[in-house]
Amino acid sequence: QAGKAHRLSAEEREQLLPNLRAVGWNEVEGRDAIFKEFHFKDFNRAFGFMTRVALQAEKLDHHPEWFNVYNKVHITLSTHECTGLSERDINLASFIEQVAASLS
Ligand SMILES: C[C@H](O)[C@H](O)[C@H]1CNC2=NC(N)=NC(=O)C2=N1
Repeated sequence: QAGKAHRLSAEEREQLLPNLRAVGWNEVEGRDAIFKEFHFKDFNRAFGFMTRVALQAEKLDHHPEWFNVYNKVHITLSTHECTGLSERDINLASFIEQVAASLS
């Protein structure tokens, strides 16, 4: 990705976060990050989802913090470089939404 990550400004947050909140992403308490829980029909779909997200994460060089048990995947997104939320998290979250939509 081009350039250094910067923490989203208040204006950027007002513009970008409501869209993500509307589809189930929430801000993490005590940390500048966003979180969502995904539920799939079974492990195969959950792991298929994770595989697709993993490949894109590697391509973007931006990786989720995540946790999986059977059909559940919990995802936290944040940017180490700026110790908080950046555009990279928003972009990855949008990609994740597309993949999830295609698998449910
Ligand atoms: C060295 C490497 O480019 C960095 O550590 C990348 C890798 N993946 C990353 N993932 C996330 N979520 N945040 C980062 O700041 C980040 N940085």
